[in-house]
Amino acid sequence: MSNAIEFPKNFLWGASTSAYQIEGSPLADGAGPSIWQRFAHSPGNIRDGDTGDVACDHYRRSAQDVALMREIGLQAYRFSISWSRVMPSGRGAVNPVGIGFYDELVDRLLAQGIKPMVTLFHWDLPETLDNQGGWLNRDIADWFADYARVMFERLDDRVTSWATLNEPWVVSDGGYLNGTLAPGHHNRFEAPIAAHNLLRAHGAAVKVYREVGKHEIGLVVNLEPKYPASESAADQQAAARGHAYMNGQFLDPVFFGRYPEKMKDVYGDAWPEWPAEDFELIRQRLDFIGVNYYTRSVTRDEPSALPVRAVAVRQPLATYTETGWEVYARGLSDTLEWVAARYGNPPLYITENGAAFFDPPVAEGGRVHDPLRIDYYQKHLRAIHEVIQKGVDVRGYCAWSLLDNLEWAHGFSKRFGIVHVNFATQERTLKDSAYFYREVIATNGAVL
Ligand SMILES: OC[C@@H]1[C@@H](O)[C@H](O)[C@@H](O)c2[nH]c(CCc3ccccc3)c[n+]21
Repeated sequence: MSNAIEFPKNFLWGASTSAYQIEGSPLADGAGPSIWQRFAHSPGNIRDGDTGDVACDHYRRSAQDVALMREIGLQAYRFSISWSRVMPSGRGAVNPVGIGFYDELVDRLLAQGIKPMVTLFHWDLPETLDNQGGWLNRDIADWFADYARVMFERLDDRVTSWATLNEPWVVSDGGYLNGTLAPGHHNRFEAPIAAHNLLRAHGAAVKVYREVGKHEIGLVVNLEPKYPASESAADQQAAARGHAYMNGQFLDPVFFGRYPEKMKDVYGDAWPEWPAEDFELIRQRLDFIGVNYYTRSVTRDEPSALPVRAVAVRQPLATYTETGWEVYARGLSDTLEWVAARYGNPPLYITENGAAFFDPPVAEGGRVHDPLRIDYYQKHLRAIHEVIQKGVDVRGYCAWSLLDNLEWAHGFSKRFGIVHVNFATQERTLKDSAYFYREVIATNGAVL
């Protein structure tokens, strides 16, 4: 038997981006501000004072960028819709130019044989809704469902793969517990409420999709396996808390209609009682789970690291990315096997996977040599193939990211793209990793 790698026949090869990180023009043509517009323009929140005012200028260069996707041979493109571009006040009136941008983008993709994979919410909440409590207001489930309905009715004739939310954990942990991301709250009582309303909103949108939609809908979560740093009970418990907090907190309610028991241990007196009917809303049947994987955490007990009381331990012999994440492809296979075993082998897409390394400038002849990123992709794609061979139902893979873009609070300092962006000139240059990925797609993985 040849040991050449081959992915399943219809495996879907794509790349991902998100609206605020690439589009620019946040207030153009009637668009309303999102909380990231406000957060980025509040001094000190984003490195070097970078903002999404221009970013990759994708709002004006989408035709050029779709041509790039075609050049790389992408079969799918995962992108998010800016809620406040489409509904400037987050509710009610629809901005025809704003929704028209996404309508045209979908047509351009389909014209190139590229499957659109749409995320309705990738962190950029309309500012007006945040002013009404945002994810802390239970009414947001209805606001989000109304927005979702508008998008389904406009695009579901051409968009066949939808995700409600990108990474509710990051919104709760970064936006409400630690304050590192918009809306920048630092409140352990707010964080679980935001997480819960994100899940309720997810469920409300899926319910609408079951009324009006004809294709597939899922939820995108970031998953990070937690390995105890030692055999001690304290470290084992810390890893279990970290696992419940990041990985089980969202998938258990969606699949089982309940939170992991350990969530009470994590939040203590900040953990509310939840109305039972909320879980009936949250646990809507899904067609897939999107998994965003970057790294693992070797976890030890740290009583002062509230509320999870767990911290990652640096691995002395490992390679680390520019964002301080250990390169550990085994963690991806372990995570995928855990999801399959715990939740009944649901269809999965890897909706994000990638790394920021210090890329050299564009060399003579227009090449960007990024061997570490090629190595990262090779290792992680092999890890996916390994678990597919064991029966895990992975349907596709989207590299994060198509373009170097605004890496949230890191600004433009961290480059994840397989395509280099010169932010001064907006020139795009395929990195070596883009040429590598083109070969992976063309051979359905055989070059790995
Ligand atoms: O950091 C790289 C990407 C972001 O650019 C995407 O917008 C976001 O979906 C995303 N999620 C993760 C993993 C979760 C995480 C996010 C931020 C900070 C720490 C962990 C990595 N990424």
